[in-house]
Amino acid sequence: METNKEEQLEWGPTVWSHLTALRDRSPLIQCITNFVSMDLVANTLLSAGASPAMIHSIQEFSDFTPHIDALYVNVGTLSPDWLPSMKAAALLANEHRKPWVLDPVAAGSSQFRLNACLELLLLKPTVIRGNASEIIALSQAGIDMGPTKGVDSCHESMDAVEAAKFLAEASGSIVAVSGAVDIICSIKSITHGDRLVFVHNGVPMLQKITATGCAVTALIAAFVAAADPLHAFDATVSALSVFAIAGEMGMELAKGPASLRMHLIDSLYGLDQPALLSHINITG
Ligand SMILES: Nc1ncnc2c1ncn2[C@@H]1O[C@H](COP(=O)(O)OP(=O)(O)OP(=O)(O)O)[C@@H](O)[C@H]1O
Ligand SMILES: Cc1ncsc1CCO
Ligand SMILES: [Mg+2]
Repeated sequence: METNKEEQLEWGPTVWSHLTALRDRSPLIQCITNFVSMDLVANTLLSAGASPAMIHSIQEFSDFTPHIDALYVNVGTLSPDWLPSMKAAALLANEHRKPWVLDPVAAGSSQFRLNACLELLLLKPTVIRGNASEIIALSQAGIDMGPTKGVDSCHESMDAVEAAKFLAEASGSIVAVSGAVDIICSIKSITHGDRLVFVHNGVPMLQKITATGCAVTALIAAFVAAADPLHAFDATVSALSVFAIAGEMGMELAKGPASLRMHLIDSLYGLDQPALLSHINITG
């Protein structure tokens, strides 16, 4: 897609300053995430400059959660005993004015999962990031369960623009949809106003590595943690763009999904300003 060079010039310094803030501040991110994703999430956060802690036992929250910089909640391998932990951590994060970010993995796959995601949405996540099928399922909750392919999307991200707008207005959260084009949206938000931004970076092979979506949501938590709360929208755009650019750079060296996973982490760790500015592709 054609992009206006002036838009890139505007976004380049913004994204770079968010990445620099993250590297300087090294925020502590509490992650309550699925078993499949734990390794990639922790390594993504470390390579970006954040400090991950996979702490999901409710008994530890009163000591630990007040000291975090952000909370990440992911329902990928949800079971009834984990849901109270997720809610308790979100409540504590809110009480201590820490941002928290929700990944509604496979939200439309079962009624239990959908209800759990809706209960978590009521606790006002700062950002919700899902693939198109997940965001559509949440926006249509109570109307139609719709088609589902489990954790993978069976919709294009651009099919979810209206769903993202609806969910952003209904929840008050920033809503991000990942895909060939990542969409970041806030509607009538007191803090962020009406915004709709498109990130065109990334490579299709990212879908062939499990939990890259989980990893980019964790990265959003880290970027938001390192930013001024008033800049959470730009921090979300920055996280999606940086992760997808690391994917593009990793792909130049990769032979397939396994080596892309390694080069993705290395590229995120080594991403410098010239490489960021030459790859960045954001509109809106
Ligand atoms: N067709 C595509 N072209 C380019 N980049 C893509 C494409 N599809 C996804 N991506 C990128 O891959 C990353 C993961 O997004 P994806 O939509 O696959 O998440 P997900 O379905 O939640 O994944 P998972 O459930 O495995 O964690 C994002 O950075 C996104 O921008
Ligand atoms: C494969 C898978 N199943 C539940 S969570 C997960 C990781 C990608 O979301
Ligand atoms: Mg996902």
